[in-house]
Amino acid sequence: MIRAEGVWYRVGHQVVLAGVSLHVRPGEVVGLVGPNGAGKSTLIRILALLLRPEAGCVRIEGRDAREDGAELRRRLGVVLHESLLYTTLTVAENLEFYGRLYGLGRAQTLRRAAVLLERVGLQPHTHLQVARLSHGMRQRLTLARALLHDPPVLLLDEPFTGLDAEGAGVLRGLLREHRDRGGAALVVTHDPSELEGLACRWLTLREGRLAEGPAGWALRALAGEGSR
Ligand SMILES: Nc1ncnc2c1ncn2[C@@H]1O[C@H](COP(=O)(O)OP(=O)(O)OP(=O)(O)O)[C@@H](O)[C@H]1O
Repeated sequence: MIRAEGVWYRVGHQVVLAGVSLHVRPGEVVGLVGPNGAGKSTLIRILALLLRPEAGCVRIEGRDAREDGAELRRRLGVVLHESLLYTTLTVAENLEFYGRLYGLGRAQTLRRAAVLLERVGLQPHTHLQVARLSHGMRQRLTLARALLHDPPVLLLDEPFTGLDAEGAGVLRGLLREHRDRGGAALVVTHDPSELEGLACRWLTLREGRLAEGPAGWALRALAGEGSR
């Protein structure tokens, strides 16, 4: 569903990604771990078609991102470290803006926004300016923004950041439903327990290369034992 083949990325002389290949299939939630500065966010940005790799390619649903980038972006739901929300607009206005960006009709946007705001617990704050939301509430809105157009592929960079236990439960529920509907998700985390029972595989990024294994292995790899 989303595939990277031989992706290289350098910042100056520093090699961040050294020929990274991965494939996340329909119905899979895959966890991605690695030490700070390993290149996880860079990889997510490349898969989200926000950064162009130096070499290698990204395919989404079999289509080459170099040819169909603009259209394929609409097939992706992306959570980055930045919320990508407009702080001077209200919660509803932000979702209306993104609905237009994703090519949804107004009625469809309003219907979907109502469902998602209820789900993430922001329904009482629909008409509040984003500047007045707490960090965790912004993260909840960021999730609603990423899921608004019901994308088949989710790329989530530390999506649990700022969420309380209830919010984390909501996110896990949304991910489970996405997976059960045949969607694909790649999720960066520093705490594999956040994806317990959800992630079917784990990828560890270290020194520009990916390795793959089950959850316990990912934890040990993260701690630096037997990662190579
Ligand atoms: N625009 C940039 N300018 C300079 N260096 C960059 C830039 N983007 C990424 N890097 C470097 O690339 C490396 C990978 O960064 P990245 O943010 O992808 O790591 P990460 O694994 O997501 O880290 P963390 O766990 O801390 O979020 C780092 O050494 C970082 O300094």
